[in-house]
Amino acid sequence: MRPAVNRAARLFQVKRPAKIVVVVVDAMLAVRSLNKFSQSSTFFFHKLIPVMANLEEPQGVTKPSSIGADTLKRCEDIGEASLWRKQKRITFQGDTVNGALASRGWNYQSLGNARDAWCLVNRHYSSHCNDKCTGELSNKFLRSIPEYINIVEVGPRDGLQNEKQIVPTSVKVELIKMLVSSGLPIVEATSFVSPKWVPQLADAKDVMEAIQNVEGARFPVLTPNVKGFEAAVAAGAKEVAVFAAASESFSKSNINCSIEESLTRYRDVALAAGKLSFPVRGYISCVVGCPMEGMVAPAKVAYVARELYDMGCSEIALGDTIGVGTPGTVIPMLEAVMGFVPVDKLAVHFHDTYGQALSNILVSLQMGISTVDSSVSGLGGCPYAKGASGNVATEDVVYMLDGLGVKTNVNLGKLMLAGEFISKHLGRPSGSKAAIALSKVTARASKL
Ligand SMILES: CC(C)(COP(=O)([O-])OP(=O)([O-])OC[C@H]1O[C@@H](n2cnc3c(N)ncnc32)[C@H](O)[C@@H]1OP(=O)([O-])[O-])[C@@H](O)C(=O)NCCC(=O)NCCSC(=O)C[C@@](C)(O)CC(=O)[O-]
Repeated sequence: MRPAVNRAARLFQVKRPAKIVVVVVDAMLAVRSLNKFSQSSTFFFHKLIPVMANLEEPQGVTKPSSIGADTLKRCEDIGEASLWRKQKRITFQGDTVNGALASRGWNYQSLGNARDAWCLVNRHYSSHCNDKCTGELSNKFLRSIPEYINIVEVGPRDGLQNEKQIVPTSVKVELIKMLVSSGLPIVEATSFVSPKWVPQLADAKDVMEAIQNVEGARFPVLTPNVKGFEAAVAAGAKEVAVFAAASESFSKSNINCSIEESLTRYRDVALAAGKLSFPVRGYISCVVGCPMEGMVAPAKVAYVARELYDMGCSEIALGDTIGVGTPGTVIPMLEAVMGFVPVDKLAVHFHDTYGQALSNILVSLQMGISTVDSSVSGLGGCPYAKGASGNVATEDVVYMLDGLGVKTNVNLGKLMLAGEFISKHLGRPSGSKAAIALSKVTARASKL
C-alpha cells in the first residue's frame, strides 16, 4: 500500500502522503461498493486519492475517511454522482466544511447527521462556477459583471403591499430583522403613502419605530409627496424613495397624477431630503411595458430617468412592473437610460410574471449594473398593476450570484429561514425555486 500511496503523492504533488494512508482504506471500500466505479482503479488513483488527501479534516463533521458507501450511494441518488470528482471544492478555498456550513447559516447538528451536512454543502455549492472562472471572472461572458452586487430587499414593502390580509406589525418587524441577519445591506421597510390607497402599509410609523435599533442595514421607505416625506422623517427614516412611471396611464392609476405632476412633487421631496442630506432613490415603473398602454419606448424611460437624476436622486431604479421584459427589450431600455445616468447610479427591479427576471438581471449585470432589487420568497405585485406577479425572489438571485462567484454578503441559509417564516405566515409556499429545491435537498439529507 505504502509505495502506491507515495507514487500517487508524487504523481499529484500531494505534500501529505500520511493523510492518504488515513483515507485510503475506507476510500477503497467505498469505491469498490459503488458498482459504477468498481472496475475503475484508474479513477481511484488519478482522481480520488489526491483530492481526498487535500481535504481538511473539519471539526465535528464526519471525516471524509468515514463517509461510507451507503452515503455515497445516497448522494448519487440525489444527483451527487459528481461528489467525488468535485471533492476539492468542499474545502471552500481553505475553509472547512464546518466553516462553510456556518457561513451558509446551517448548523450540521440541526441536520441530524454530519454526513448529510457534508453532502448538503457540496450539493448546495453546485451553483458555484468552476475553478476556472472563480475569482477572475475571466470568461468572456462574465468579465463585465461587477464583483460585488448590492441587493436591495424590497419584500417588506413591495412584497407585502399587495397582501389582502393585514400582516401584523410584529410579523413585518420580525421579517425585517431576519432579512438583516442574513446579511442583506438594504431592506426597504415600508411606505408612507395614503392608507386609503395601500391599507397594508398603514402601520409604516410603527414598523419604523420598531426597527430603530436594528443595525447592519439601511431602511429606505417610499414617499409619494412631502407629506409622506415628513411623516417618514418623524418616524426615524434616514433615506427615502420616490416613484414615478414611464407610462402616463400607470402614473395616473398608481399616484393619481401625470408624470410631469409627479416630477414636480418629487422635486419638492428631493429638496427637503437634500436639506437633511438624506439619499433619495428614484423609481421608474413600467420601463418596458405598461398594463394599460403596452410597450413603452426606451426614450420615455430615459427622459424620466434624466429628470429624477437631475433633481438629485442618488439612484434610479428601473422597474419592470408587470414582468413582461426580456433581454430583447431590457437591453435597449438600459442603453437609452445609460445615455443620461451613469451605470453605477442605476438599479434594476424585475418582476417575474413571465419567468424572465433572472435572464434580465444577468444581462443587466453584463451591462455593468451592480444594484439589483428582489423580494424574499418572490413576494409582491403592485396593487395598481393587475396581473403583476411577485418580484424576482431574493433566494434565486443570491443562488445565481453565488453560482457566478459574485459577492453579495448574503447568507442563503439564513435568507431561506426568513422566506420560510413569511411564507408560513402567509400560508402559501415560497415563490423561490431555489428555496424550494434546496429545502427538498435538506429534507432528503435529514432522512439519510
Ligand atoms: C400619492 C397619493 C397620496 C395621492 O392620492 P390622492 O388621493 O390624489 O391625494 P390627496 O392629496 O388628494 O390626498 C388624499 C388623502 O390621502 C392623504 N395623503 C396624501 N398623501 C399622503 C401620505 N403620503 N401619507 C398618508 N396620507 C396621505 C391626504 O391627507 C388625504 O387624506 P384625507 O384628507 O382624504 O383623509 C396616493 O395616490 C398614494 O398614496 N399612492 C400610493 C400608491 C402606492 O403606494 N403604490 C405602490 C407603490 S409603487 C410600486 O409598487 C412600483 C415600484 C416602486 O415597486 C416599482 C415597480 O415595480 O414598478
